[in-house]
Amino acid sequence: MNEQELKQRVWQALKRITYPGYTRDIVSFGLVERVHVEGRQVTVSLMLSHLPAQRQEEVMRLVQEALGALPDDVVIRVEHATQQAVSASQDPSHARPPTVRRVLAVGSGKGGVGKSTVSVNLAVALARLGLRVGLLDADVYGPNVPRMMGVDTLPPRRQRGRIPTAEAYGVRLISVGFMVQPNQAIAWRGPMTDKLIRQFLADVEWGDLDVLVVDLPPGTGDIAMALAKYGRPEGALLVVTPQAVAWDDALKAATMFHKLDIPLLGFVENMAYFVCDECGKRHLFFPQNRPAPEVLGGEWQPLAQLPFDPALAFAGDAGRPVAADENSPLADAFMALARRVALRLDLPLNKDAEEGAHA
Ligand SMILES: Nc1ncnc2c1ncn2[C@@H]1O[C@H](COP(=O)(O)OP(=O)(O)OP(=O)(O)O)[C@@H](O)[C@H]1O
Repeated sequence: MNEQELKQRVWQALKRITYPGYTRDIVSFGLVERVHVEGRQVTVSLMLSHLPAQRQEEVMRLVQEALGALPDDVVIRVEHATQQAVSASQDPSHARPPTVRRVLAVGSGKGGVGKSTVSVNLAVALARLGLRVGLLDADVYGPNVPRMMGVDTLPPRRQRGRIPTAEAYGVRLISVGFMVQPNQAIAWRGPMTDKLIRQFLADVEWGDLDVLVVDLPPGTGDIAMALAKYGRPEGALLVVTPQAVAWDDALKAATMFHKLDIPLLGFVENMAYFVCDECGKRHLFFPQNRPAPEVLGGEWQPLAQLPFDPALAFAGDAGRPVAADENSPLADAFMALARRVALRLDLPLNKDAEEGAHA
């Protein structure tokens, strides 16, 4: 076996290693930085610094085991990719600009539960608290944020290579929807999503931000992994509807955030109830099946319970987030959510806003 064949064997072996708890392999998750072969010496560099220590050890061990099947005369070295070994463009510390103070991931297990609606209104509400807010629409399967924010194009580039943000309701905004033609479906693959997230963080002119809210695609997977790697979020928020099928998926997403070492700030229950405008009563139209409190780590309160309200759907289609409307009770609910999130992320609130957060 010559060096080239040996290298191929190593890559094949690495591609057969599934990331613990997932069905995807570690290569497609972007964890293998480099395979270097010199004579009978093989060096595998792994990019693991964004993972919890225990997970790093587990992946190292799986790689050692898999490469143990190579011929006896091959000497194997498995190492952590060092900052020097990682090219500048792939260095995660280059991806998130130091001017972006906090990153908040908004996820959901299921699609259609209102994750984008919550991301948009939360971002607008955070901006109303006087914070400098960015909104990154990373939902590659349904980038709805531009429409919900009433924006359809990006301003022209001023600087070569730098991507400008759009701005609406005091929020700087970028969306995968700006990068593809309308109605064009793209089958996003691991390396593409990896590159996309890195670009969204490193090449966008975010400027100074107190918080960057990231609307993730539903489910668990590549984008969250890439965000963990390049953005290192300080917190995650999960949006869920009060029913077992939504919770089942949300708990999987919670486990994913845990594995990626992203602290879960809490859950937002959307469409929790409906107030009839004729009889004024609260109606529940989802089965109120929530996990037992111990599954959620003991005493548990949602960070917000939002009603089903057609005004939210109309506002989304019209590109006028309800959170921007100072006279709307729905806006009050998003302001309360924003204050709680701000406190948990230790964002700089003025005194009035901070007192409201404890209310
Ligand atoms: N509380 C609510 N009351 C009424 N309509 C809502 C509410 N929340 C969301 N909607 C509507 O439900 C639809 C789905 O919401 P949204 O796009 O925010 O979900 P999502 O979880 O981001 O979906 P996906 O990620 O699958 O694209 C939208 O039409 C939105 O306007």
